[in-house]
Amino acid sequence: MLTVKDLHKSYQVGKTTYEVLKGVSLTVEKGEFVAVMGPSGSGKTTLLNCISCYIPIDSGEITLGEKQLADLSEDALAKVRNRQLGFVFQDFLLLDGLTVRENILLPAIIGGTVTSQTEARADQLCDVFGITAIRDKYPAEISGGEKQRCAVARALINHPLLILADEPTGNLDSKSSRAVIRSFEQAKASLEATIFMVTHDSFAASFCDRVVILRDGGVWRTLEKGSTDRAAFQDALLDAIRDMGKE
Ligand SMILES: Nc1ncnc2c1ncn2[C@@H]1O[C@H](COP(=O)(O)OP(=O)(O)OP(=O)(O)O)[C@@H](O)[C@H]1O
Repeated sequence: MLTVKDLHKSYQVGKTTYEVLKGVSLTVEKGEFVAVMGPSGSGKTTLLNCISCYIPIDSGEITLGEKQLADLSEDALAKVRNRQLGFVFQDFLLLDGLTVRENILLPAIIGGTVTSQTEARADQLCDVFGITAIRDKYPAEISGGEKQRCAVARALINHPLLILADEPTGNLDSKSSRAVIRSFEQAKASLEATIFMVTHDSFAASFCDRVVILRDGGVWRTLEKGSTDRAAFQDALLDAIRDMGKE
């Protein structure tokens, strides 16, 4: 589904080059829920921005489905972003002047692909995420958890190959965080969604199938959940993060 191979990315600031990603490789299989963790500045958002093609890479390969992203033209990349990737941001980025249902339809409106099927999909997503009763409300009239569920529904409207989520629980209290994670789990179970999430939150990450920990520009460790229960997996994540501090 997603393969990242030997990805290098640096930023040039004045005359200095800062190497941020120094050969990151990872894969995400269809239907997997994978988290990326790591200390502040370890390159998590940079990795996400490379996968979303928002910033150019120095070298390496990113393959989404069958497509090598570096080979695509700007137009083709815009289509990949709009149709094959779904985005969930920390600040939801809902448009205030649109209702919940219209916000969910937004990627289809932008892509010019609104049909009766997309409208039915929006209604199905409202149903899956328990926001049917508020679908005609505006963002100012709903809670933080409802906003985030709306944002997850919007990310799924075009049946994307992959959902990219940057700190989706970052601004939420624990109840709303749980609701967001539940919505990802629902998206995975009911809609076979594939999710790649950057997070600092070991609680959120403990619901994932796999957690990739970045450090010093590379993959430091990958933890598989397997049959471990959620609480034990969170303990393992916290242990790993503590170990990293000792090395
Ligand atoms: N546009 C840019 N120009 C120069 N340096 C940048 C730029 N964007 C990020 N950086 C630097 O690259 C490094 C990695 O940043 P990045 O945002 O990917 O880290 P992160 O792991 O997501 O951090 P955090 O957990 O704090 O959000 C940091 O040292 C940051 O200062």
